[in-house]
Amino acid sequence: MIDDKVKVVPKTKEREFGGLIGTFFLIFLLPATVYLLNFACNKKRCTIMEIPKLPSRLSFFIDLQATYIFLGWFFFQAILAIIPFGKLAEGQPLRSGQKLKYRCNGFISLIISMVAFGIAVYYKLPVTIIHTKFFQIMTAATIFSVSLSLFLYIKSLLIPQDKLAPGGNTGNHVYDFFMGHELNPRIGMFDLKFFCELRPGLIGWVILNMAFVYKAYLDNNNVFPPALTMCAAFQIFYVADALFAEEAILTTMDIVHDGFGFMLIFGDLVWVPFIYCLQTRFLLENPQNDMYWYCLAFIAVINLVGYYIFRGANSQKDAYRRNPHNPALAHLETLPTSTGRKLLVSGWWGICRKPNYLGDLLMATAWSLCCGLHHVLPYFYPIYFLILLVHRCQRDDVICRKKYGAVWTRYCQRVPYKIIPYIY
Ligand SMILES: NC(=O)C1=CN([C@@H]2O[C@H](COP(=O)(O)OP(=O)(O)OC[C@H]3O[C@@H](n4cnc5c(N)ncnc54)[C@H](OP(=O)(O)O)[C@@H]3O)[C@@H](O)[C@H]2O)C=CC1
Ligand SMILES: CC(C)=CCC[C@@H](C)[C@H]1CC=C2C3=C(CC[C@@]21C)[C@@]1(C)CC[C@H](O)C(C)(C)[C@@H]1CC3
Repeated sequence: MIDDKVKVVPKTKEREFGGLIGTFFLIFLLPATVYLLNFACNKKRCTIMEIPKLPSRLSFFIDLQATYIFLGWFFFQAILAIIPFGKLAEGQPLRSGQKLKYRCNGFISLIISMVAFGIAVYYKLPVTIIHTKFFQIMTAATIFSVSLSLFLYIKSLLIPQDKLAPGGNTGNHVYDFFMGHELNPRIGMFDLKFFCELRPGLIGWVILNMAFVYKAYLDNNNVFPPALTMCAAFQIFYVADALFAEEAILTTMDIVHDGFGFMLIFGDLVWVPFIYCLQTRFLLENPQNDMYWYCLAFIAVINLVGYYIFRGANSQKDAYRRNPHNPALAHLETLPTSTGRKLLVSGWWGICRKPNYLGDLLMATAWSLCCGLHHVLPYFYPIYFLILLVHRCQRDDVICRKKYGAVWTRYCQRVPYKIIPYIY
């Protein structure tokens, strides 16, 4: 039996992302960045040296058809997510000791979505509308994510204390709205955070890429442009891998620790699909058809090495957390902690403290290299990603130090480098 006082999530004094002022500005800065970057990168030019000209008419952004496309897409994914096929996995224990159940059918949803796109192309449906109405669909997604964030924040003020997220319970409305006040908002079994993290945005990114490749194929006299096709294929593979290993997300910081607020809602539904496709959209608008085959082969090697590290590290930790007695992992050295959990100190997790971030960063770099070396904007993703992951590494360090105390310090002494061995 767990004492009721233990269950209540205490009010925290800790502030991340620059506290109240930082989160207040981020609420405006994140959407502004999505719009500015996408307007800065179009057919005529792709530069950060000029301030992009935004259309002054509001009617340019608000489009009924684009709104229907976004809403149709969101609810199509929601229906796929609730169909009872796929494994029912258990999450990490909550403060109450309870373990939530999650339906893992993301990979099948991806295949159905990709096949549906293929059928639409086969029947000559106007799929390139996704490209034509890119900004309008992005606006519909932005309005939807702001509305969902507001709705969930108001709802979170009415729920029992034990359902709150530890990091988003300061009592300050702006900060808690950004960080997420409720840990796992659900409608019955339907978990909104788990759904949004992997489905509409991530699979949406795949469909945007497929639409760009198809548009380029049509523009290029029915030939697939190599750099764009390769970049899109790498990104689609990245998403397919995430959905194939869907259960592994249940042990990540977002699901276990972070509330579902504006940061994750906007991040999942707008930032991921509309920023992560910047490289492929750049390649559609500015084809790099003069790239030598050996450059593309070199880029493919970087992507493969990155994937090998990323998947190897994530799977090793996930397998160990699922079953510490797994005979396949018996050769790995570990450090016991007072919580009963052990920390891996050899294998991937002995090379540096975040080998998974290193692999992810290599893949991000490979995608940008597909865009050539003449433009800076397609490199936004790896630069932002480096900042995000360094910050995430610091956040996780604070969380683990609290959880594991002196043992975490010993781990840091034993594995001194954070992300890049011998450098950082
Ligand atoms: N594409 C994108 O935009 C993004 C991708 N990512 C990717 O998501 C993946 C997950 O990232 P994230 O959740 O941030 O971090 P991690 O997968 O590294 O998870 C952190 C947790 O892992 C456990 N852990 C840390 N070190 C060890 C160790 N030595 N042995 C055993 N367990 C350890 C700790 O939890 P505990 O001990 O409680 O198990 C820690 O809190 C990464 O591959 C990252 O690159 C992340 C953010 C954005
Ligand atoms: C400041 C800002 C824009 C915050 C939002 C951050 C989010 C975009 C990211 C936080 C963690 C994420 C993860 C993935 C996508 C980006 C976000 C939502 C992820 C689903 C990508 C695919 C990976 O394989 C993954 C499943 C490991 C990963 C999980 C974390």
